[in-house]
Amino acid sequence: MDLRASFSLTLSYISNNSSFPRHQLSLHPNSLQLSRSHFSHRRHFIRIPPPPFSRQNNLPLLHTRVSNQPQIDGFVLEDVPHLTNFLPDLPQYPNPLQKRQAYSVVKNTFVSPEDAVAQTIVVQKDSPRGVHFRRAGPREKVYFKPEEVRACIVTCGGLCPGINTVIREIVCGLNNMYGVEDVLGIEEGYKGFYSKNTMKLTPKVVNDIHKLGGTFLRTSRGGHDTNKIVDNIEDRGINQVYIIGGDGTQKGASLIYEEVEKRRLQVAVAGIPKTIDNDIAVIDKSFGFDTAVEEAQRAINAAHVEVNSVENGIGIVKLMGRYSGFIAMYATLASRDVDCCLIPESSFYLEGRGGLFEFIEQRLKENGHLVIVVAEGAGQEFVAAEVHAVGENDPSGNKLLRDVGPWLSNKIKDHFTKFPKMAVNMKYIDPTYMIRAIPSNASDNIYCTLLAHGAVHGAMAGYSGFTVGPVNSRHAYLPIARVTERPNTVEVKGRMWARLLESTNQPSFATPDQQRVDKEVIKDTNKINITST
Ligand SMILES: Nc1ncnc2c1ncn2[C@@H]1O[C@H](COP(=O)(O)OP(=O)(O)OP(=O)(O)O)[C@@H](O)[C@H]1O
Ligand SMILES: O=P(O)(O)OC[C@H]1O[C@](O)(CO)[C@@H](O)[C@@H]1O
Ligand SMILES: [Mg+2]
Repeated sequence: MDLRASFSLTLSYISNNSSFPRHQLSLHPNSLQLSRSHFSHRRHFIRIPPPPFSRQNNLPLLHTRVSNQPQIDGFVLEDVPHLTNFLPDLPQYPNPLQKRQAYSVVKNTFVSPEDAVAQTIVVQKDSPRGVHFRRAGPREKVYFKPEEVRACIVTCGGLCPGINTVIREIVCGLNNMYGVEDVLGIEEGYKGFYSKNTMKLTPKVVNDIHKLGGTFLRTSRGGHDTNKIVDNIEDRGINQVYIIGGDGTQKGASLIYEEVEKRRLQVAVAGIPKTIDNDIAVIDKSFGFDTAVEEAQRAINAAHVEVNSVENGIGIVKLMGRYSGFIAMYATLASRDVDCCLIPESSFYLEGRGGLFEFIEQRLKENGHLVIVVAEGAGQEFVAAEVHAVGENDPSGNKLLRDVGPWLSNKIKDHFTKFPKMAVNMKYIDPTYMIRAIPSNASDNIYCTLLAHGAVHGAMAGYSGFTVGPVNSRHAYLPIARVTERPNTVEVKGRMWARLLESTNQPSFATPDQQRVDKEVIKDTNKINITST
């Protein structure tokens, strides 16, 4: 029997049998975990009472083992809130999707309540089952009558390819799948809730917007006032809120959910993670990222063509990425024309042995040209020391970065003026806004559609205060805190960065001493991992 079958058997077994002391289930309110030892003394008859926080959750929250099965435990479900947590008498209705002609061909129209998505899929045979998230998708029962739904959509933070596709697919998904006709657009981000009129969104209005870059609803930074926003949600009779934005936006969504819960409103709050930087934790990648990497190729190609046509040509391409260098890393790996990639996660230095100047000199001697890709957040420690910022923070409180691109080109130019025989020909390209202001490509369009539909299914099913996103290629409902607690960054001790280093053959910018210390740290970490599992 495979794991999946054994898992289902285990669950039905649990739900049909005896009692389990509730105190042994005490953990994070939305995550339940039982260790192997909890079960070691009761092999056959274990009944676990439904978790206290949701009647919806007669679901596979728990793990144990069934006799004759290998011991499979350590299963954790990091669950998302449900409206019945604080509105226990909310009526439920059959999902109208089952009557839709398109879905009549589907073998399993509804996601089984037992389906969970594993956060870690590379395991050893003795690994605990680990953290799981609720699988996204339509549920058999919904908690809203379609004719009573009044939904709204808001977009916040910076632009990203695909926002319009997400907007379109929320409107069309609500309408086509559930028959919802009342959808409002909130204009210009969070502050639009209380400072602007709403816009009526119909499938006809949004029909062509996926072909456009930007956001049809406009966006802004700053202006999050939870009370004013929730007052407005109440006043307008909105009962589903779809919030598209990055880490800051999702933190704001979490506050809105908390306030909605405090006021006991039947309002589903669904977050759709967006960021060009791909710095949202847990999810596989953020929408628009592939489109951005593709567009970055054009800038890198241009730099390469330019520097290849002149003597001692140095091309510098600056790409976005405040705290994470994913765009720079993937654009570099995809291109193969890049000689050196600088990202915020990996510090570098200019002068001396193993430094950037020495590397440039070598490449110019060998090839006569080179291309450097630099993420906007790279080398900020140096730039900050020499360049004054205009303002310290943007309206959302994000630190404004100094411009590393011009700083780096000037430093390189200055350095090589000392070597008259090596007069360099600098070509600096800054395509930062160009790569995020374009419409999404085909695969991002499909990804955006899945995200939007996942959010719609989750809200209709009564989940709230959740974010949707792919985890190991399966879409899941994630607690908002899980995607905001820390940013996703490039693992500089990971294989992807090693692949990049191998492809560019750039310096590691680590002195031999540093390398030795790093290796010691890795050895120690391994020791800890081995002894703790
Ligand atoms: N900690 C927070 N609590 C509540 N609201 C927040 C918080 N951080 C940011 N926001 C609000 O979220 C919105 C967007 O935030 P921000 O400008 O940081 O962009 P983001 O969503 O992180 O997207 P990105 O940085 O990828 O462009 C703003 O309206 C801001 O006021
Ligand atoms: O200039 P804006 O619109 O505030 O956005 C710039 C920032 O937004 C991001 O694209 C994130 O959305 C960062 O990479 C960048 O620093
Ligand atoms: Mg952000």
